[in-house]
Amino acid sequence: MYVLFEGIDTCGKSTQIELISQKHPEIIVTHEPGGTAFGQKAREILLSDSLASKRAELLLFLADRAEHYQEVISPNQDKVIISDRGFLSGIGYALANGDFDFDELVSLNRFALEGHFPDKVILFLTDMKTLEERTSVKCLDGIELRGLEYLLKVQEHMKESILKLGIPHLFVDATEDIETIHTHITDYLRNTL
Ligand SMILES: Nc1ncnc2c1ncn2[C@@H]1O[C@H](COP(=O)(O)OP(=O)(O)O)[C@@H](O)[C@H]1O
Ligand SMILES: Cc1cn([C@H]2C[C@H](O)[C@@H](COP(=O)(O)OP(=O)(O)O)O2)c(=O)[nH]c1=O
Repeated sequence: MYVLFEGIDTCGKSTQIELISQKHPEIIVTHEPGGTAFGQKAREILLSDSLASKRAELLLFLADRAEHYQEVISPNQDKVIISDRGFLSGIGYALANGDFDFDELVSLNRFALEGHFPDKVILFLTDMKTLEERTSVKCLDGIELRGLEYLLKVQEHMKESILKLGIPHLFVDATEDIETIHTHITDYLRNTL
């Protein structure tokens, strides 16, 4: 069972994953980019926002995804796997970056994932006020430095994309308190955890 936690920076994904993994140590927790040895090298390049070509950036995220699928997701399909980010970030950030076609992005991601999209997606949705508060106290990486309007555009693309794809999902109001969100997520994953 492959469960994907998605949402833009500071929406609270890592906080909720940590709460679940404390209560369920048997769960495999992983992340993109960087969940493999190759991925750690790719992550360094990607977070520095140093590639001139958005296509090169997209392909490096996809290479990280393919390696992560083969090395982490595929061998553990019989267990519960929670990934902090994955293909929905792949599509949402690429659409916000400009000249990419949704169907083409879906095909590229299907290729990287060997046809296996996650079984469930939990998408955190935040707002400008919360985003301002949480990013103001954080050291921002190259992608986060693209600005808050950019991040909210990514969020909109992620929301539209998951609705179009029809993968089972839960929308989480990221502005609620940590315990309330935890309850919504554990209710949704009741038969999974
Ligand atoms: N529901 C919440 N209410 C208030 N603060 C939160 C909430 N969830 C997370 N935070 C705080 O917001 C910041 C970003 O959270 P984090 O879980 O790291 O987000 P992400 O992994 O999505 O980037 C952290 O300082 C965290 O403590
Ligand atoms: C997986 C993925 C992430 N991203 C971006 C989203 C984030 O800004 C960054 C990864 O950051 P993340 O690991 O969430 O960083 P942090 O630990 O600071 O929360 O890469 C893409 O642009 N495309 C992708 O396919």
